[in-house]
Amino acid sequence: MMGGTFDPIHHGHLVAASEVAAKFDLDEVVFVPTGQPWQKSSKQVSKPEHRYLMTVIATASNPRFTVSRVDVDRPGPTYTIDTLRDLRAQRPDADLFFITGADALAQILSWKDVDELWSLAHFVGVTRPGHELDGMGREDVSLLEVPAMAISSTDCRTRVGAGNPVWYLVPDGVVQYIAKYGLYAAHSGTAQPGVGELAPALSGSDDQARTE
Ligand SMILES: Nc1ncnc2c1ncn2[C@@H]1O[C@H](COP(=O)(O)OP(=O)(O)OP(=O)(O)O)[C@@H](O)[C@H]1O
Ligand SMILES: O=C(O)c1ccc[n+]([C@@H]2O[C@H](COP(=O)([O-])O)[C@@H](O)[C@H]2O)c1
Repeated sequence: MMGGTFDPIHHGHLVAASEVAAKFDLDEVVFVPTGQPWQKSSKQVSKPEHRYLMTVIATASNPRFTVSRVDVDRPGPTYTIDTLRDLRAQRPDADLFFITGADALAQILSWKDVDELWSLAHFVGVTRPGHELDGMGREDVSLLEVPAMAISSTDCRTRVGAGNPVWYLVPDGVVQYIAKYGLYAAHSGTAQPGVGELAPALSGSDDQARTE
């Protein structure tokens, strides 16, 4: 599985997942968008439903990629310990692999109940430009070099806000979804429709929700 805020999902996420799936011969990669990413609570994060749908659009064409709602549907802050327990309950016979970029792996010791995390999945850390990949010397953490994709969701949001293109950084359907709902526009936070609110009236809901 690969967890992320996916605000928006971009080709760095997709390449990382594809590379790990090939290297470890995985049957399925489950993308799990966060509900409330508590370590990003100081930032504006788009509504979970938008992030979930962009993840569905981005992964739809790959028969081995699926998207789970477990974190989006669980109330409260998103903790990976809960994600892994939920996925294990749904797939009791599966070997779980948790795919993470070098930056997220470097933060893992600050995650909730980290000591229990290791028994629930095998962790795979992938390279990411600008970040040191460190497996902390653990046998249950594998490290994998993947093609360097100097893309971040932050940069995608900044580009959209400045009117610059994100074509080829994110899948085409995600470019179109961002435009359709006016995500990340400079005026974001006002007059943007939520999912299902585009027609018949532009009802002016708040599309950017704080995570706390
Ligand atoms: N370009 C990339 N290459 C490899 N891994 C990546 C890349 N971008 C993100 N990841 C990994 O994908 C997971 C989810 O990342 P996330 O959704 O926070 O994207 P992000 O681009 O880091 O977002 P933001 O810029 O908003 O912090 C994390 O494990 C992260 O390390
Ligand atoms: O469990 C935690 O305490 C925890 C803290 C921060 C991040 N995570 C997970 O790390 C993954 C990447 O998160 P993020 O915030 O970098 O998009 C995602 O699955 C998060 O739920 C988990």
